Amino acid sequence: MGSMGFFDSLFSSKRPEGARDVTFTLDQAGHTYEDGNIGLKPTSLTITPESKRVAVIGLNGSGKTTLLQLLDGALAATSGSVRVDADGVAYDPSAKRDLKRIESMIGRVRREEIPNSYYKADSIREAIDEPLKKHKVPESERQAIIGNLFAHFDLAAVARESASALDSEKRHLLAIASALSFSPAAIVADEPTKGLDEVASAHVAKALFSYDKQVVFATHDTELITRAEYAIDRTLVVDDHQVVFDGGPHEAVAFYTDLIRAKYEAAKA
Ligand SMILES: Nc1ncnc2c1ncn2[C@@H]1O[C@H](COP(=O)(O)OP(=O)(O)OP(=O)(O)O)[C@@H](O)[C@H]1O
Repeated sequence: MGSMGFFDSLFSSKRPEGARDVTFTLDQAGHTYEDGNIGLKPTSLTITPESKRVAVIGLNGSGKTTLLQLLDGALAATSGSVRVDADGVAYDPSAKRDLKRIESMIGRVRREEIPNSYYKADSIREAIDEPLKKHKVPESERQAIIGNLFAHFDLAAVARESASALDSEKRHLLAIASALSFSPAAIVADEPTKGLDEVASAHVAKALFSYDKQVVFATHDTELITRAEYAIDRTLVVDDHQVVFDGGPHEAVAFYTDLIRAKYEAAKA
């Protein structure tokens, strides 16, 4: 049992209902934005906990973010339906009460990295502590949670710094630690290594994937997803607002490379 077991045991008194993992199901689920832009065409797929790490790749504007936000409940499906199953219960994000549960079960790592409120806190330790306090997590648990997250994500040395003093790598690490602070069953991360150089990107990926948690993430880094140490189980290729490939990371990258080549040739012709 890795660090997840420990964190979950910290929460066990507080949240006996805490799910360990989730299954996402899209049934012809799609999203069209209010201005008529298509984010994702009707899509059917299931992501079970057996696929512990699922990557989503695709060109800019192909629909990756839209897909992730349908999975984590941030966006409502405008067609079809989304379901999140946890501990034998099916949650429907279009029902307000279920959405609240989904929000507590799925940690979100966003493009904008850390929440704005983090910049207002005196230190990043306080920034993470504040929401836990609000949820009445006892002090000793809060200390253990933050201490362990900061140790795992290499943030202990900067715990008393303000968010604005962090470099980009540390900000990305903090964003992931933040998403994990309530011990979610799964993490949905939108480009968790976005904008980082190779070294920083490897640090962040290593920290994220050595943490024993189900992760669905979007990336433009095709090298990252094929690296054996990260053990990516499944990769979805999104193009033109639909999932056009679903399989292993190596096959997905080969498919994606051909797709890009074909587009490039078509643009040249
Ligand atoms: N808030 C929005 N309002 C209108 N259209 C949007 C909005 N967000 C995204 N879109 C459109 O939906 C489509 C899919 O966008 P999405 O952000 O899901 O793609 P992406 O694959 O994540 O792209 P990128 O890699 O550039 O972030 C694009 O055509 C985009 O312009």
